[in-house]
Amino acid sequence: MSRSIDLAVIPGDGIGQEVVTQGLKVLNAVLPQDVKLETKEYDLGARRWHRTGETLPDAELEALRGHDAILLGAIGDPSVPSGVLERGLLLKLRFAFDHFINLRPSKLFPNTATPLAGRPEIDFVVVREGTEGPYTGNGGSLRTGTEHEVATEVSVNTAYGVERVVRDAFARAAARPRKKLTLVHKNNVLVHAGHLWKNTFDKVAAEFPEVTTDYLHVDAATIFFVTQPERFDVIVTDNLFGDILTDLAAAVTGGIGLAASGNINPTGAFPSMFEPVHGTAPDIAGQGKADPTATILSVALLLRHLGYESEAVRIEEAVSADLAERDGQSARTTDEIGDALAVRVAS
Ligand SMILES: NC(=O)C1=CN([C@@H]2O[C@H](COP(=O)(O)OP(=O)(O)OC[C@H]3O[C@@H](n4cnc5c(N)ncnc54)[C@H](O)[C@@H]3O)[C@@H](O)[C@H]2O)C=CC1
Ligand SMILES: CC(C)CC(=O)C(=O)O
Ligand SMILES: [Mg+2]
Repeated sequence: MSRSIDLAVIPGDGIGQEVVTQGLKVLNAVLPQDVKLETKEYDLGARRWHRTGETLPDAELEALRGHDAILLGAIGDPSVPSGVLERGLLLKLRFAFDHFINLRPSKLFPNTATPLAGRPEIDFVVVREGTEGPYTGNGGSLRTGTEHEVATEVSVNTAYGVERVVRDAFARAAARPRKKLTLVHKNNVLVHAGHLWKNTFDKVAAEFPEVTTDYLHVDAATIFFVTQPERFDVIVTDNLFGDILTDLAAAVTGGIGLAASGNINPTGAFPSMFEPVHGTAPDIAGQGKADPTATILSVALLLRHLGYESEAVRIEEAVSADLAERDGQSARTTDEIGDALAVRVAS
């Protein structure tokens, strides 16, 4: 039986284009010959906005809906007012395709620049809620631009939204060897949202007696990410806390250039979208300095999501082997890292 993958590609801005090129290179190299890969690139991001004023027109949203999955580089550029593309394109996609699971694995790879080198193996997954919290745009400002301006950004947490992400996180924890799930929130201060999360967590916990549970306030969690990261197995948290914690997780496990993510709709009703955790890195864009590994590992998550488990593992093993041999003294270019990983997964 012939197999196929119909992939939408949104390179986006800054280093997005550079890292996506390498992701596709590795994807082409790892796929068996009987898998037909079709890609369609979407011109969305800063250039499009400057040209037409559009962020994500309805026709393109509809076209994206028809693909098996989406590979995205990163969105956002200093030449565009902050928030226009992040909200009007990236978050619009996550919300429209109901990407309620934002999956962000963190693993300590060998030979990486980390304050935690030499520590026991670190291997945890953050399950970040992807469609609610303070990212929904529920806010506004009064007396804008005056010294009496008042701005709000309300965090939206629904019982439905919290329960489905918590349930997914319990299922992921139950499927892992350590079977441990930590809820991270701030329910000592954010009592309304925090109690909804904690009560939901406790209710769903009763259905998963094999999973050990734990609760941490987000400020304390940041301490343990640095001092005791091995205590974590699966973490479930809201959209904002998950965003912040996963940059920290990346920094302590080898750098932001290695951190992969998947915006997943587990029901399959919409295409899931895979992207590095990092942004468009305007400070290094166009210089061949971006590490494409995060995007390449995101391709592994994409393949696993589509049922290509052995190909996903091949990419992850290639990254591990590549990092083990990387020479910290002579930094390789974006292209060189992509080439090296393409060769490894093909052999
Ligand atoms: N998913 C997305 O599309 C995201 C977009 N952004 C957007 O990206 C733009 C820049 O955001 P920043 O806050 O500066 O975060 P950033 O993640 O783009 O950069 C933070 C730091 O990490 C470095 N870095 C990032 N990716 C790297 C890579 N692959 N290899 C080596 N170094 C890397 C950058 O050079 C910079 O020093 C903004 O417009 C922001 O809104 C930010 C985060 C996620
Ligand atoms: C740019 C934001 C909308 C997203 C972000 O920082 C993230 O998802 O990590
Ligand atoms: Mg972020």
